[in-house]
Amino acid sequence: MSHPRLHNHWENPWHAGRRWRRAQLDPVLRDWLLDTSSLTRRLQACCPGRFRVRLDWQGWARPSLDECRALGLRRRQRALIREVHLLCDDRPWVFARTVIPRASLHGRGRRLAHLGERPLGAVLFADPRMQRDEVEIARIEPGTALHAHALGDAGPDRDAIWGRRSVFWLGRKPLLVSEIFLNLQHRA
Ligand SMILES: C=C(O[C@@H]1C=C(C(=O)O)C=C[C@H]1O)C(=O)O
Repeated sequence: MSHPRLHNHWENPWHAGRRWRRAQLDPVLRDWLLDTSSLTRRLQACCPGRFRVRLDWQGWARPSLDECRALGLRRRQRALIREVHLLCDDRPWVFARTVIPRASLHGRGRRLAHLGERPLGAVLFADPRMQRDEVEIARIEPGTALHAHALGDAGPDRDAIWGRRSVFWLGRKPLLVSEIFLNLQHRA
């Protein structure tokens, strides 16, 4: 089955984190969205011993138009895409989609293509060269491709869900990491 590409035409819901006035974000939600430490480590602390990464899909595909823009890729340039759910007690808390340009997989970046169900964060936050651009935030409305894609087999949902994304740099090699929070307490 070919990868269910995100529709390029859906409106880009991502906006710089600083644009979200404090009044617009539930304090619990804001804390999770704007926390720049490792999400893996934070979830592992929330459910010690019962956290795992479920690899849903990985392969070469064309990113969405706004993902290309975020990474400075040409419109039709393919990239390695990794989609996972982060589970606590086998319950999906986060849907994460990472877009890795081919050039970022050269040299030490080669290991990013072979993570399997090891958390990406363990590699990124262990690398002393790692830098992270400003977080963008999105309120993802039901009925959009990203909303359905993130919820996957969790089934349709009427509530908006929230996500964040940022470009990580390992040296001069970027990758775009988007994280959509699925757990009830993350909904505003
Ligand atoms: C970037 C991190 O890695 C996490 C793990 C991911 C994976 O294994 O694909 C993707 C995004 C993050 O939720 C992190 O821990 O902060």
